Amino acid sequence: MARHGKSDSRVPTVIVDDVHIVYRVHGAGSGKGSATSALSRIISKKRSPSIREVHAVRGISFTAYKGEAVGLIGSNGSGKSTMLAAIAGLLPTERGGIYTNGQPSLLGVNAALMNDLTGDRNVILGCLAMGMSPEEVKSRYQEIVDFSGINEKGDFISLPMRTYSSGMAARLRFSIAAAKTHEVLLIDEALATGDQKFQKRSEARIRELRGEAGTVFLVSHNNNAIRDTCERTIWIEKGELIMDGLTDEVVKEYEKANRA
Ligand SMILES: Nc1ncnc2c1ncn2[C@@H]1O[C@H](COP(=O)(O)OP(=O)(O)OP(=O)(O)O)[C@@H](O)[C@H]1O
Repeated sequence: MARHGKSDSRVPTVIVDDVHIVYRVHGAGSGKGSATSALSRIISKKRSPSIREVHAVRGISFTAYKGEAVGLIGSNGSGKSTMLAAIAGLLPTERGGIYTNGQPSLLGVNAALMNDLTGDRNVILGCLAMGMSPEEVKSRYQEIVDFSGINEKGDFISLPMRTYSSGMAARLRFSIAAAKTHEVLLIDEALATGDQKFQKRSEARIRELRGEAGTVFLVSHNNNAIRDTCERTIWIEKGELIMDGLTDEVVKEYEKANRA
């Protein structure tokens, strides 16, 4: 790939090529999306009353490279989380293609940890699920718990996760995911929920993860976190790409548009 007329030795990790993503919402608008109405439709063999389409991503294209941290910004409902989920392979594209070099891991607010299990069980299960060996989990365990800071105010790691505040749960999720080097790490608002000290720690870890080879995507409404972590930023509105460039320039334009 060439930029400024020079040959480009960077290694592409994610190629998003004219991607469109459409959600289909069943039973929308009629107020009959309940389980009982679905059951009665099955019995009476009637079709679903209506399917509404939400065209969440409309023709977005970009390429991300090894060693890059890319911020995704835009107002509520602009399509950022949808874009991340699609890169992670969790949503099909309606049109266009997404090509990734390596397995992307999505670390979102809904990342699957088990609420009824204790924090320490979740650390172990999460690490095993990411492909670590039991020995590796054992050797990384304390580091993960310390990074999360969950035990700073007492022995919380031995309590079920449902007793955690949303910030504590997000910190643990981030700490588990960040324990492994990911080829493509997708982070959805993970930093927003932690306190300032944790935010600084996770920003430093994101920089390390980038250095360790991978590409990091960060969705956030916290422009300072984006500034501190990503040198490149993509701004999306209404499912369309508005700007893709150096973070300082893109965030400046975004803030200007928001003030207006
Ligand atoms: N599961 C879903 N079913 C139907 N529509 C959805 C679903 N998830 C998101 N949408 C719609 O897709 C559009 C983009 O949503 P998305 O969550 O990607 O936005 P976002 O930029 O991440 O927003 P926020 O900043 O509020 O998190 C919105 O119009 C939203 O209503």
